[in-house]
Amino acid sequence: MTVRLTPENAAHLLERLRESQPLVQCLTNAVVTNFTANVLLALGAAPAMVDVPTEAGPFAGIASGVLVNVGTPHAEQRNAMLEAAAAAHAAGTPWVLDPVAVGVLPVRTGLARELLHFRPTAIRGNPSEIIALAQLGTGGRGVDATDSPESAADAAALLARSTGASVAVSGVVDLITDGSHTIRVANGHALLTRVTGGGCALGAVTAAVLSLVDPDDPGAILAATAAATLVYTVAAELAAADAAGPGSFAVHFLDRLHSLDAATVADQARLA
Ligand SMILES: Nc1ncnc2c1ncn2[C@@H]1O[C@H](COP(=O)(O)OP(=O)(O)OP(=O)(O)O)[C@@H](O)[C@H]1O
Ligand SMILES: Cc1ncsc1CCO
Ligand SMILES: [Mg+2]
Repeated sequence: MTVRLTPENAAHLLERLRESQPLVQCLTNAVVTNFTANVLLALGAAPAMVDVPTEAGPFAGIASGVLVNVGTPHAEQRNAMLEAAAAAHAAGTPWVLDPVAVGVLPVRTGLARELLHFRPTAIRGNPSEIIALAQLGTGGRGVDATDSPESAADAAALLARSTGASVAVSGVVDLITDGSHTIRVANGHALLTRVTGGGCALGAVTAAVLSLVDPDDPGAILAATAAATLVYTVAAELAAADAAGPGSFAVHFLDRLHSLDAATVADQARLA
């Protein structure tokens, strides 16, 4: 079955996420751990930051979805990430790779290359990271994006085809591709880039939504990856309308993720 993303099916996935409360294992960076867990809880998912070796692998076998974000990759966490990715791959657990600053910094670049062997279900990053990961460029200036998603479109498609992952590139208009079909999400707000975790927490939400679809259906995986971005960015827009700046935005964002309903997602969606 191939599912094309419509606002209605993104809205339906939000409802299913609330019903099924997926258990999302996060091996993520030290900066965004708390925010990421709060974003998952606000949406109705269950976060578990299980990121030490010997626990990470077995847990990935029972989790609904796994996030591996290489933002602060200490040695022990690197081993846990490889263990979790291997176990997720073996168990058929959907997992998301966020290649934070890959291409710029050597330790995480080598780690990301190893992680790709375990076939992420989705890869989510900023344009520089996606370009670097696709080895079409040398990356940007680090953790923040320096290119637009459109400038990474070819790299994203190449990366998707070479890994089998759906690839989501963040920016003003997010681009999500499986290498043959591309979905663009125009929703979002610049305040997401003024709080830590604005991109990173989206990786965790993507893992949550991927857990709801057939892992053997590429169309459903692409649609779920884009639906995660849509739900997340609609909540961000609504939050920004009530926010005085980054601090109150973060608070309103959690509230909007919590209260967001399917009808609002369908009504506010700007897809192309
Ligand atoms: N200028 C913008 N206008 C509207 N929405 C934006 C803008 N920039 C980013 N976004 C939204 O914010 C989300 C996070 O994007 P961002 O570029 O901050 O990710 P990131 O670089 O991975 O972040 P992080 O540094 O937290 O990992 C995107 O999915 C996008 O929808
Ligand atoms: C600021 C920062 N440094 C390493 S990871 C991270 C969070 C945003 O990616
Ligand atoms: Mg990032």
